[in-house]
Amino acid sequence: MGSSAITNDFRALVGAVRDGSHPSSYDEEESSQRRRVLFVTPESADFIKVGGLGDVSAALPRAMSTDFDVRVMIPGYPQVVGAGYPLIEVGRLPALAGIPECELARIDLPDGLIVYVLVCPELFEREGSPYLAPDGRDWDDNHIRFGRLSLAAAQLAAGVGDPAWQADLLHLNDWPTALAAGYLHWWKQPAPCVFTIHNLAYQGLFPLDYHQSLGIPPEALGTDQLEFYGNLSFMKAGLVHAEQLTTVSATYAREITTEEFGCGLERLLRERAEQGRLCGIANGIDDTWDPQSDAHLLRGFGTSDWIGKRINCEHLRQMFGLAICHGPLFAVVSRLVHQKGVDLTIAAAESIVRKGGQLVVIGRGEPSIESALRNLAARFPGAIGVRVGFSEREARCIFAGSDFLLMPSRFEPCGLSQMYAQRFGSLPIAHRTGGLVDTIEDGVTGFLFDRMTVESFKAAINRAFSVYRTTDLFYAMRRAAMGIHYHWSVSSVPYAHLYRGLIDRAFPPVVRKDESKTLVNSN
Ligand SMILES: Nc1ncnc2c1ncn2[C@@H]1O[C@H](COP(=O)(O)OP(=O)(O)O[C@H]2O[C@H](CO)[C@@H](O)[C@H](O)[C@H]2O)[C@@H](O)[C@H]1O
Repeated sequence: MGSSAITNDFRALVGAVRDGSHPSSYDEEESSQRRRVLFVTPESADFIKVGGLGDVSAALPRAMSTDFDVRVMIPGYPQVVGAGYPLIEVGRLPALAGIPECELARIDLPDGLIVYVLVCPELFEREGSPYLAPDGRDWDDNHIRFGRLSLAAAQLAAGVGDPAWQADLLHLNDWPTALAAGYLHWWKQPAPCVFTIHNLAYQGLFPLDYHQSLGIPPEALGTDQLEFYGNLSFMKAGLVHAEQLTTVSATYAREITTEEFGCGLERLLRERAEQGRLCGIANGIDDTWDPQSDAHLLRGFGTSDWIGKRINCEHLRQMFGLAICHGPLFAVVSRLVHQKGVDLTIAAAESIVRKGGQLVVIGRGEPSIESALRNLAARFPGAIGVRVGFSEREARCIFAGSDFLLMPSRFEPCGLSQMYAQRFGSLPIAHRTGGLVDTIEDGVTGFLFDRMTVESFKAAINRAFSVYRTTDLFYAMRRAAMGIHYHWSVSSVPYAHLYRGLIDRAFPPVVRKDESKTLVNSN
């Protein structure tokens, strides 16, 4: 397929096309309007959260909305269409190749955030998680499902779908949204993309010949574009074609340019970094993470209110059937996947118990890790409690009730759990990697260990035991951790800078005649 064929495809796709023009070649009236940003995500804590991306997708668009007209786009999973909010019909999004047509609706959330919903029951209204079938395996048609999401985002930036709103910039998140950057590039559309890598390890790899069903032109399949060792990589569409790449901490931004953390994409990422097109912006946490006012807790508490903290601790012990104990309470709140190093926690658990500590775990993920944890709880009844599942309330009670959070991640792009734990007075014990390095000050707001070995991890746990016994130091560390504010108002500043720069470059503001005269005269 040559480039004119691509353009023809696009014409067929969008009907009356603007030939790459965009209303954001702002005239003087429009330049006073806020720039329009579409935040595209496969999950959001407003409806359904699998991990940290869900939190970011609920918080970051809100943080940006003071300066930009930010809207969110998400697939119409049962938890979205059935959330109890009215679904307002917006328009239809045309099909492309094997990607079916779908309906575009919107939900106006009570606080004013507008969410575009892809209503496509055949793709999204199923039991299971956004990414996995109930048997824990990837959905067979994930390429079409997230091709549909990516295509919808690109269509909205190309003026298709909502006659009243066209995105000036797409903010794409992880591989399920990455193909949008490709579509805009192949259709020669001017709207720029920011592509945020929340986790480079998940890349969206599919057989190369799936490109036909996704409407990807064959010339886009070279190794310098979407091919990755004989597969079609969604992730690469974002890495190659987005105008700006970001990831969620400064340390991880550096790490992914190395062989150890680059997942085979380090060369490409190095190139993009050298072009100034890759940077790290740390995540924040939202205001609901406040131990004084969190309604999930048995009792709110603040810095130095150690009785309040202890009440939450006793409550947590009861919740998990643990014995009364004066030793420290360790905790894990995690997706149960290789990345999170739960195998190290399992290996260290016996020594925690032998030293007089206890452990509570909440997590869900790989069946082998789930069953290893169940076995652990069965071996140490009254000292180790495990919940296999996902519960926001229980997670918050764990952060509030525990003394230490275990986070021996093999890699960690940013990590939110350690920030939540710190805020709730639980000191993280974490591997010195990625965002954990940027958010934990060793011996001050938590503990870091250097090597990904049980010995190195146990040495950090032993340091935690001795700090626990030195009450003044322990409380001082707790206070220091609780005092840190990872606010979105801080992280939103560099994002705003990026958004503005990219939009202004793509759609230069038109200078009014009288303004330009004033400029000339004042010189
Ligand atoms: N069983 C359970 N029940 C209740 N809550 C649970 C839970 N298991 C996990 N959670 C919650 O899910 C979130 C996990 O977020 P993280 O950022 O720590 O890791 P995750 O790997 O999912 O995110 C990826 O994306 C984020 C966002 O950019 C990066 O911070 C991170 O490094 C990257 O790996 C936290 O809010 C945690 O409390």
